[in-house]
Amino acid sequence: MSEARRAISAARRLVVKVGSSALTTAGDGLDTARLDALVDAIADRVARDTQLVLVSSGAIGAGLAPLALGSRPRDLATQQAAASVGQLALAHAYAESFGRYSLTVGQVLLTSDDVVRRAHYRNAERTFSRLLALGAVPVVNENDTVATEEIRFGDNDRLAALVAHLIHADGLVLLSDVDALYDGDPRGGGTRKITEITGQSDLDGLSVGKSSSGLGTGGMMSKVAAARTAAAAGIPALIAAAAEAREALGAAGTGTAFHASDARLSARRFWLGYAAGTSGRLHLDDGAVAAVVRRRRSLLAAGITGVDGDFQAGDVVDLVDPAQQVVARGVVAFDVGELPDLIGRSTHELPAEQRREVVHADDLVPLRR
Ligand SMILES: Nc1ncnc2c1ncn2[C@@H]1O[C@H](COP(=O)(O)OP(=O)(O)O)[C@@H](O)[C@H]1O
Ligand SMILES: N[C@@H](CCC(=O)OP(=O)(O)O)C(=O)O
Repeated sequence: MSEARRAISAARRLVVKVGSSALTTAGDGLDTARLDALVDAIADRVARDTQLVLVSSGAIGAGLAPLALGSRPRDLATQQAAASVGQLALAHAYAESFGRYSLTVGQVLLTSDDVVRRAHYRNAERTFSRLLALGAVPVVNENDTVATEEIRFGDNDRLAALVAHLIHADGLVLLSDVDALYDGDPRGGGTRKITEITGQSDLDGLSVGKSSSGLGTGGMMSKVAAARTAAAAGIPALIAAAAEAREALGAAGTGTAFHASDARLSARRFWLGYAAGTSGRLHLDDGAVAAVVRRRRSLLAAGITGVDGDFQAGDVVDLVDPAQQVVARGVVAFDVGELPDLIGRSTHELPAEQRREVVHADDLVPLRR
């Protein structure tokens, strides 16, 4: 058994995320039999002395049937109405289900600011610590009814990874309708199951796609991103089927395990690379990509081929390679309006007051390692 699986099966603090597709069906709404089976596995794990936070999607899915909505609505206002109705049903179902084990649940609805803004972090951390110390099971979802298109997470995989970092979890388990990561969308058939991801090279060449259920949002893509986010924070992750929750939360012998990175990022660098919102993009040539990603150098104006977005000095931006892949994130030292005159030029050609790195190495986190 791999180190990652051992760590998850022995974790004292665990975040478990369950997706909409594992709890709801479009026509019938919330499937309480499946919810109960999940709670059975979680209660078992809690009884084995694990402090566990459950991040549960499904509010929108659970709100469809009571509002006589046939399928997941596309517009935000109807999604919010469905979430408002569905979240109540979801919380009620969890309270009842955990009640069978005399476990108390606490509902925590978060906006992205609560986990993305560093100043708000402490607040959320305190709430979780207190709930866990009191023996309750926090049940988390995004506060969908107030989240606008601009600020919403949209997918709970990322939220779960950030919560795992926030509560200093020892493991993250992402439960879905699919039993593992495959080298292509398994609906197509002929795909191979991947059981261990030890680093970026194991992900190269895989075709990881969007959701298929019509209820989930992020698909496998957002699960892989979340597992990598956790790994960067030193937290191993497991992607498995909700139907196999007992095995995933027991010996962790199922699904796809993502190994934690050896070089655990500091809280500031983790925030910079994985939590902060970005305001624009800097396009890099191949030489600049090699310098910042492999050699960990600062980004100079000479290696930038273009900029977009609306940012000011001090904002966080994405650094993208010629294939449009985000390869790093960093704090930019210039306003967007200043850069067009500087890019592509060597530092010594620049006016004295602008002779500095565009993104300093200390403020830059490579994302593909
Ligand atoms: N490479 C892949 N491996 C596994 N699943 C994939 C892959 N590419 C796309 N998918 C799809 O992603 C879906 C899971 O995502 P999603 O429906 O958003 O789940 P959830 O609601 O649990 O978040 C799977 O049902 C599967 O069809
Ligand atoms: N907050 C939304 C969930 C959004 C979401 O991430 O869904 P999923 O891809 O099923 O995990 C809800 O409760 O419906």
